Amino acid sequence: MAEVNPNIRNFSIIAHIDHGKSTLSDRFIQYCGGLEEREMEAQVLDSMDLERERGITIKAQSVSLDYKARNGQTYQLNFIDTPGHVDFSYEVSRSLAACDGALLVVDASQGVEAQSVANCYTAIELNLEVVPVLNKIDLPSADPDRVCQEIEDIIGIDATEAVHVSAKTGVGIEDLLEQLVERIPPPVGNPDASLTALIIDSWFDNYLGVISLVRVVDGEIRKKMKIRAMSTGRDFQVEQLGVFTPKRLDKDSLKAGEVGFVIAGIKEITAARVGDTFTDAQKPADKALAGFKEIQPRVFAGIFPVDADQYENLRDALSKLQLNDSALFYEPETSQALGFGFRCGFLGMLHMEIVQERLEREYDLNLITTAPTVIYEVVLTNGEQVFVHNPSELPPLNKIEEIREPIIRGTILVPQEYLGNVITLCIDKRGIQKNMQYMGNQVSLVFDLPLAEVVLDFFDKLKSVSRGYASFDYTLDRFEPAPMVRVDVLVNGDKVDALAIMVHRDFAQSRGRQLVEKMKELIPRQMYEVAIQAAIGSQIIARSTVKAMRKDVLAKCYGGDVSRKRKLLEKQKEGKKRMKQVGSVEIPQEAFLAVLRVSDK
Ligand SMILES: Nc1nc2c(ncn2[C@@H]2O[C@H](COP(=O)(O)OP(=O)(O)OP(=O)(O)O)[C@@H](O)[C@H]2O)c(=O)[nH]1
Repeated sequence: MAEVNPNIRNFSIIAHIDHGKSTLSDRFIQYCGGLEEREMEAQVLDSMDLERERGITIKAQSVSLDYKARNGQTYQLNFIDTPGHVDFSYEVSRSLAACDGALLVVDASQGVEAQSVANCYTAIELNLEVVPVLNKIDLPSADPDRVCQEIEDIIGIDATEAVHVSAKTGVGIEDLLEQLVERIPPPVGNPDASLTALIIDSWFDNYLGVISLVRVVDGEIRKKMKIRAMSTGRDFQVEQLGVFTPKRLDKDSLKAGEVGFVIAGIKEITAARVGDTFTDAQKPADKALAGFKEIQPRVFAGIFPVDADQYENLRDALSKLQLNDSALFYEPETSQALGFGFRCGFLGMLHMEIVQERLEREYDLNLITTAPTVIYEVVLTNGEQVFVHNPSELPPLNKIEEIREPIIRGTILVPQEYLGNVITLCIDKRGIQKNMQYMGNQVSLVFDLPLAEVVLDFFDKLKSVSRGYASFDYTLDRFEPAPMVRVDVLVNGDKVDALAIMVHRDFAQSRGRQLVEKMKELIPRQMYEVAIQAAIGSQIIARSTVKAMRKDVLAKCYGGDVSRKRKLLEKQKEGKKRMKQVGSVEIPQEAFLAVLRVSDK
């Protein structure tokens, strides 16, 4: 049996957000000569504008580099980038499944954080060789000995040989590359067998159609070859293939063990699903490769076009986004207040914000997003069970036997001095403590918390009560009965379905009151008085009033100051863009999301 090229190394970098993964990958690219100095734009792997703006990595991408090692041999390093935010951990495991090893990058001044722990366990479960690396060694606050001890105590892997690097200055990079080549094993596979190639990622290009990033496990994929997507049985002809260096470099074939892109004239975006296997259509493999775990969205919200004419464009944009974002779910939704739109499912709030921004920016859509909700399991009086991910679809109260809400198990790592604050926060959010363990100065806390309380603002609150030091990771655990009620919002007496929210009974009164108060601030004055009410069933629990507009807004400018007048008009125009006429009242986007600002008790 022929062997896979023993000089290939497929690896990922796992790190907590901001520990320097992108900077380190830039340094690798620069060191291995993938780009000329002048081409070295900051953080080349974060390819989307949005990512660069927010400074986070969303899409997994790959780059192939040639590294000439000290032993004189040249190695092909295939580096698969992974995102760092807790919302996107599924993409991390997807990228890891295509690797043989991973660098665990830990900030030598911050130390180990929850996300690194979670991702590291994923890597260990997948049998990857995990190589710890201490980054930011140039910082005066770096404390490598303490952090090495933390890696051993908290994660439980040997860190005595961890290389000390500074991705910023370049110190230690060569030692790290040497260790990588030494410790991470070459891929296994059979170059003589029929082709099997795992689709790690797929995205849509307006000119080329679907582009897939694959790892060839067995056999070889060649130009002009007829390939088959095993889950659908559909055949395509390979038009172009190659690697990113990170510049695109076309090749005639990709062999067992290699990672690269494939373009095969695939037009329908569902035909090359992430996790599927490509095989040789003439000589198909018997079995598809193990794909990836299906990921379930956790947060749902309605997305509606402000302008009804944009409905078809929105559908098209969602279907394109979904291709390289398999966690995005959508189905048509009709709202009395907002018309035709889609109910979309996301991994978390950050994911939701990113999808909305991408839709608006890349597809030029003007959208209204409704308040996010989690999914509830509802047991009906006739014994039937239904899942409800839209408050307005909650069955009538007299038909409900029990509502069950999703509960997560969260792990929080926090320095001792903030422990009290963090426990108080968790209890406020209806959390139940399950475990607490001291590890040096850090404490590892395990809490069960309702997902509904976590998705809204838990992450931000946690950061603020711990001055940024606490880190958090969670998994969905179970559904549990809870006294949830639906709070409806009435505007001038009309129930606005898109404003309804689900709340725990104990908090319904106070949240209802805060909600109508907040809306009063957010809904601009109209020509007449607008009454805003919150109700549970037919019982009104809170009320506020937006006073009628008395004068023309410009009146107070006394006609004199032209630039001020223009500014005011522009501000109005700006505000107008994201308004929706509901009945006789114009409601701005912010009012639909008012619930996000009133989630305190
Ligand atoms: N002093 C110092 N700063 C560094 C070093 N490496 C990275 N940084 C800085 O740390 C910050 C975060 O680095 P990134 O490379 O964007 O971190 P990341 O882990 O890729 O973050 P995400 O892409 O959001 O997951 C940036 O401001 C970097 O300039 C280092 O070795 N020393």
